[in-house]
Amino acid sequence: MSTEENIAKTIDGKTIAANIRTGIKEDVDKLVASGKRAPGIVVILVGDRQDSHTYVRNKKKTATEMGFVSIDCILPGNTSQEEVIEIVRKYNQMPEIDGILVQLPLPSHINEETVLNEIDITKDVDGFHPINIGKLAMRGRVPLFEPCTPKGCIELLLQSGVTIEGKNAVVLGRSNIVGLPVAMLLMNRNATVTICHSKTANLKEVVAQADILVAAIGVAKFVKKDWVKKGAVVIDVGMNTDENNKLCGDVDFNEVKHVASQITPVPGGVGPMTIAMLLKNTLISAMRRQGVEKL
Ligand SMILES: Nc1nc(=O)c2c([nH]1)NC[C@@H]1CN(c3ccc(C(=O)N[C@@H](CCC(=O)O)C(=O)O)cc3)C=[N+]21
Repeated sequence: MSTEENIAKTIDGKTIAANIRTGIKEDVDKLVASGKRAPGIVVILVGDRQDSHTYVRNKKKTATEMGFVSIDCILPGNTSQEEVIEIVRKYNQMPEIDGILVQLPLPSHINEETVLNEIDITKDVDGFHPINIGKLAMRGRVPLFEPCTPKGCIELLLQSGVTIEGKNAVVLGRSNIVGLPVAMLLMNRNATVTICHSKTANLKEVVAQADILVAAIGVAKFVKKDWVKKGAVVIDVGMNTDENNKLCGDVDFNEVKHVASQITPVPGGVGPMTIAMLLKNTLISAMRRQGVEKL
């Protein structure tokens, strides 16, 4: 009897993202060398959530390293919805801004939908505007931008040699920013997609069908070894803290690595890809808005 133990290949999002950033930097250098503007991005942050400030700081650092013009618009927590809308409109009008990102979540007195509706769809580098999401959800329509975290998940699959077409993909979670759009991207690439959520019956049995499993529910180490089909590819979008206050995903990595064929770690998996895809979207926007088709 064979006692050979399976250990999944770890999908190294950190390295894959670094390579993508190198390509983006080269493209920005070419753009600037051709006499065009460097890409410009503004991040609008309302309030003082510590995690949001950390993300925004990281985005600015990375964007600046890539040669982008990066503006942070940090507003106090008591900023009114009307003031935020005025600021979005101001950046809509600024020709040197190619991407507008409103950091989520917004404080509870501000209506997220109302604010996101204001972003110029040609600058919607997050891909969160209802027109862009709507196009993503329709056959034969092409959004101006695809949401960054879902796009990062697909990129990790592609770069890891995973065939998406014809596979059973199971998505845990139905959020507007991850679960829903990642399901649509997988379906557009001809996977058979099942979306699971808190009311799904026989969750374990559904998850066990997954050739590709994307976990985006926000519950630490929720997915256990006995849930996962042998040889499945597991993409963990979770950002939770464990009992030792350490960052961990929605998947119990140390268990599931014994059954999966490939698995993303947290940190070092999807997270770094999100920022790389944001910069990629902003570069695409800067090229379009300056009439550059190829570099
Ligand atoms: N409008 C908007 N767009 C967003 O894209 C957006 C947002 N709002 N709100 C918050 C979430 C969260 N998010 C992350 C980005 C990068 C990492 C990341 O790089 N994580 C690293 C390091 C994490 C660490 O060490 O703290 C990793 O996973 O390895 C994580 C989370 C973007 N978000």
